[in-house]
Amino acid sequence: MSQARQQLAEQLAEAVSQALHEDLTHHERALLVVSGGSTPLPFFTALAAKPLPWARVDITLADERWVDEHSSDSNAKLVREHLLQGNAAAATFLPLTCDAETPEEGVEHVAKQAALLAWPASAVILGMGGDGHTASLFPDSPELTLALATGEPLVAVRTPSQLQPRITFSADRLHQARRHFLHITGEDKRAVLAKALNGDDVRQLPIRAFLSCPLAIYWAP
Ligand SMILES: O=C1O[C@H](COP(=O)(O)O)[C@@H](O)[C@H](O)[C@H]1O
Repeated sequence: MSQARQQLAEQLAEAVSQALHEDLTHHERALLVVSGGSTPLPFFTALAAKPLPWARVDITLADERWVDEHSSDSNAKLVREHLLQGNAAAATFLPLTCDAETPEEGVEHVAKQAALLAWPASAVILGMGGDGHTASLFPDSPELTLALATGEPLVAVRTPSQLQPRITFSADRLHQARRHFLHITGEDKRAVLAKALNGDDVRQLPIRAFLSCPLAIYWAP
């Protein structure tokens, strides 16, 4: 891990911690929506060490692969192993999978569980893939139009470029958050972001759906 990436993760953890503190002075509970993938790991570790009243914090994911929670592809596993540690172990975590065989069968159940969370979220931490996807809003997904337009909270997604079926919060539900952060690293992602900033077609680069949230961009080489 480079020093720049570590520093970035710590700065993001400080900003998110401040946001949660602020909201917890006005509300009984606060909700944090995080992304999976490899980028957030140092951020999770830094955030877990923050002295927040974690018992009043709910955490969920922006999206998930429809896999067993013990799978190395599970975003929930990442959250449990890297964020729900130390002080943050007192937070309440809602995974986005259930016992149903498929996301299409499980989405309604997960939506009912998600409805119990303290919406609107205090913050959404988005990631971004090299194809410009964010959450599980993929450019090649047949469900992209629905996920960008629906007022429903969650959408089951099957994407040719991805091995597993997925579930994702819709753009609408993610937009409703009080604050939006994008956490990305590397020159390749900077180039994708630059391309996204230089055009309008959300279907080509779905991260474009969040560029005017406003979006706080946390990038390091
Ligand atoms: O598939 C996913 O990828 C993106 C980015 O992941 P990274 O490994 O490049 O950090 C992530 O934001 C998303 O939540 C995840 O499901």
